[in-house]
Amino acid sequence: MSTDTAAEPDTSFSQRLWREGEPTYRQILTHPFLLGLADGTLPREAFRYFVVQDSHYLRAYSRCLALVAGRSPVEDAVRTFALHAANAVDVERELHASLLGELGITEADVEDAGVAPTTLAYTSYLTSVCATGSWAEGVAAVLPCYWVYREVGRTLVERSSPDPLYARWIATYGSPEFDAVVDQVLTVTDALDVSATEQARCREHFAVTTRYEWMFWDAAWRQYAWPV
Ligand SMILES: Cc1ncc(C[n+]2csc(CCO)c2C)c(N)n1
Repeated sequence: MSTDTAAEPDTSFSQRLWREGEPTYRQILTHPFLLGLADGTLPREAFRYFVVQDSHYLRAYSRCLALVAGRSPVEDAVRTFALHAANAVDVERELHASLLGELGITEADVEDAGVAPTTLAYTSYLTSVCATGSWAEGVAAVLPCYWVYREVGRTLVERSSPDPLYARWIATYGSPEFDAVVDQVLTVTDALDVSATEQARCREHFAVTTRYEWMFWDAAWRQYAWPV
């Protein structure tokens, strides 16, 4: 991995990060979970697993955003990430109220299911980077969650889904409102002042969390549970 940034003066930092995740992103678009979501053939059990694990994910993710907010040296970024941390909590409540309700899943079911291996691995990685890495490393680690969902949303919204529940999920991430949210984070990312060494770490975190995004869908597709 090159840490030489001077050779590419016209490439924004976010574009350089995206390059690290792009090979994984291409595989995300063709993952059977997302193909099934778009054509309506995704088994309900896989979607149910996803929504339950996403509830656990969002709890940890909102705390990561609050950490990134609190550690930001830039006031605008404090505001952006603190708002998004609150929104992530609201998204979870909204999920509970609508999707979980329609799937017949209760709060007790979410607790009983517990945190699955991939959810724990992804959220633990995010939490450790946001708590113990530099501020820029935290931003790079949380970014794929936003960016991958925007790109997936944009791609799927053109096809939508014959299943109204899946269509609703797609519409959330394919909306202009969500587009604006992601733009705010990309603006923060492109304003980061990072050394070459720190850039290399950021690129690594971005690559890892993009891979975890793929794994999160894959775990739901395979209903992956603790082996022992
Ligand atoms: C595994 C997983 N990854 C990303 C998202 C999307 N997402 C969750 S919180 C947030 C930002 C603030 O609301 C975004 C974009 C998800 N739901 N689940």
